[in-house]
Amino acid sequence: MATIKVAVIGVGNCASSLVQGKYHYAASNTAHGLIHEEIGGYRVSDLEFVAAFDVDSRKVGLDLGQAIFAKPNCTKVFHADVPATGTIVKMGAKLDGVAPHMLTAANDRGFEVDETRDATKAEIVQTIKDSGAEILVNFLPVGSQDATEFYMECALEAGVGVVNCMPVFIASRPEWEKKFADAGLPIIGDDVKAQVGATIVHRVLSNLFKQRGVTIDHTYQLNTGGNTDFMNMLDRNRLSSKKESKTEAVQAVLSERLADENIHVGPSDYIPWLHDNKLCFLRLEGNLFGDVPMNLELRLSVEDSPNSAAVVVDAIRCVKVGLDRGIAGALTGPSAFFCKHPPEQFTDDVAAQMTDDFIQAESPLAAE
Ligand SMILES: O=P(O)(O)OC[C@H]1O[C@@H](O)[C@H](O)[C@@H](O)[C@@H]1O
Repeated sequence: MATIKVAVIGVGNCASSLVQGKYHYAASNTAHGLIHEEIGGYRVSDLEFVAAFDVDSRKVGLDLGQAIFAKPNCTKVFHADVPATGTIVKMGAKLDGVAPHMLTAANDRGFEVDETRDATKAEIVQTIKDSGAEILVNFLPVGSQDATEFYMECALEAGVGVVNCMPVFIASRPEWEKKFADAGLPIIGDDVKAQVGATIVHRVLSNLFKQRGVTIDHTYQLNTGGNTDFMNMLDRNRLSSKKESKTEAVQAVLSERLADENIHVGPSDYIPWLHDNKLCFLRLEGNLFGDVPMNLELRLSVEDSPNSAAVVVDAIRCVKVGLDRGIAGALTGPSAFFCKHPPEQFTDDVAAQMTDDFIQAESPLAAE
């Protein structure tokens, strides 16, 4: 049976939903909740998690099947029956992945980190190589610039493809993209655009206004949640690339770019009792026929991590197809469909079509 061997950096809520998803779809006969049931001959149940890194003492040393349910993870458990995977979570490299305020959080909310332990690049590269991983998935917290660059170097050295789920710019930064192209490795990034999340809803509505001739003159997207992602983002210094990624994703589909003072997109508050439930409040103001004003308000409520995993399971399988077909560098269509800050932006309809075209190009497995 063909499998896809995956290494994950960060065993938080997003990794939890991803791992649960493998077992959920292996046990179920439906494709409910999937964007694609099969990609290049691969199903979600074909994912195999062969390596995992974290820095939290409550996870390091545990089997991945247990670590995904350890604190401070708080996402909805939709598939509790995850067996031991045989993959033990290894100590990762801390660098700037741990914001100081995450160490002093009460009620099992933040991180518990053993300051005396850290992993070297050689150890991480060796673990990835020994595991047989083909693809590395980056789930580091927002603001982990140095840690992300460090793990990208590890990926290049170990010779694995990458899905960059978070907003440090790698696939969309030409000098980094070139490193992957030169190494013969595919990459999808940057920053996951959730299945039906704040960004895609904001973009689709903005595109609707454009198609229907309504000029937008003000818009905001306020996001609140109670997971570690939102707690981490209380440190506003960690947010610059996140804000750029989310704002540009919306600006890219407007008929006219808005001045900075007329667009506000970003994380707005941490509300502990929301746990992994993300609430997004959107407002678009514009002028329709006769320059008559109108506005639209929307409230979106989603469990953040399964919303991310739906996209990540597709991105992983597209990177695998890239590896199978010898395609190197950023995968343009899938990056635009799955991510907020791809190397090149397209409307979501176009990006969806490009992704389907990429998938439907002759599959090596189908040809076997
Ligand atoms: O809802 P949006 O704007 O698509 O963003 C969602 C994703 O944004 C990513 O940056 C977060 O790490 C994910 O947890 C989240 O699912």
